[in-house]
Amino acid sequence: MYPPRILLGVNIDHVATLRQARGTRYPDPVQAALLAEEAGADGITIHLREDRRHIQERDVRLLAETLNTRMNLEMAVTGEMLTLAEQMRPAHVCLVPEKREELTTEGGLDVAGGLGAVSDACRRLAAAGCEASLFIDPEPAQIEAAVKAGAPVIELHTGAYAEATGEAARREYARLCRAAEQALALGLVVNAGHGLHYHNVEAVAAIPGINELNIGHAIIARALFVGLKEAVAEMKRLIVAGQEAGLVAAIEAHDHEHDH
Ligand SMILES: CC(=O)[C@@H](O)[C@H](O)COP(=O)(O)O
Ligand SMILES: NCC(=O)COP(=O)(O)O
Repeated sequence: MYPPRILLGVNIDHVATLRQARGTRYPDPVQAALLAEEAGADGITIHLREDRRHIQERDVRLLAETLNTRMNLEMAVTGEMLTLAEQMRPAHVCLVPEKREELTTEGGLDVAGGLGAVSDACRRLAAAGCEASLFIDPEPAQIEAAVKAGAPVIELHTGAYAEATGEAARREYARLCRAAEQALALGLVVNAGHGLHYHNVEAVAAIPGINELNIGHAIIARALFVGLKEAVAEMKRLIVAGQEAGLVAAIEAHDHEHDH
């Protein structure tokens, strides 16, 4: 029985970064989202930051009314954002840490250190009909805390893996594999994202049990040269190839185990 195809969530934040650079109406993230869906995106991810550096509330409202797939709204664990999610009711909400001075998301959400607030947020999101996901580092304690918080989904922060090279990359990859295995055993749905690109995504797609990959910056950057639809299609092809390689490796390991 083949596992379900890994889903691709396309993060369009940086289409909005280009728009905000001049305060124009173009490029419109809504247009980008619809093109990404035409190219096969299974969902659209947007990060409404407190400082509104890229995605605006207008984008969230219009996307909520126009997407054909589904919205994954990333946001900080604040009253402002939870109230907005309760009003907009996106299918998925991913709770992420946020610091104004950060260039991009740095670490994962400290669920273990903020269990009360995160649990309350998960309760509010569930009551609003939003599936809550927690963006966490691949750490056993954070995974256990995610279960305690009542989140059905986690998104493993792949940033450390994406930034590492050589032996350090191999260590970070092993952390991701162990974290996915632990989370799946605890009944969590396991997504992954941050810093994934055309040269590091296949290995992550090969990790058994990954449900969805959320990828943005690399796709939008590639789109500058090949167009957004082709950039999305290329990423989907790599994810399929990676998942298939992972399946072959698992079958070979199973056969080897039973031959000896
Ligand atoms: C949580 C995460 O890793 C990204 O989805 C997030 O959107 C990064 O923030 P920027 O898009 O502002 O870089
Ligand atoms: N949660 C990860 C995401 O949505 C996209 O992150 P990136 O690919 O822009 O680094």
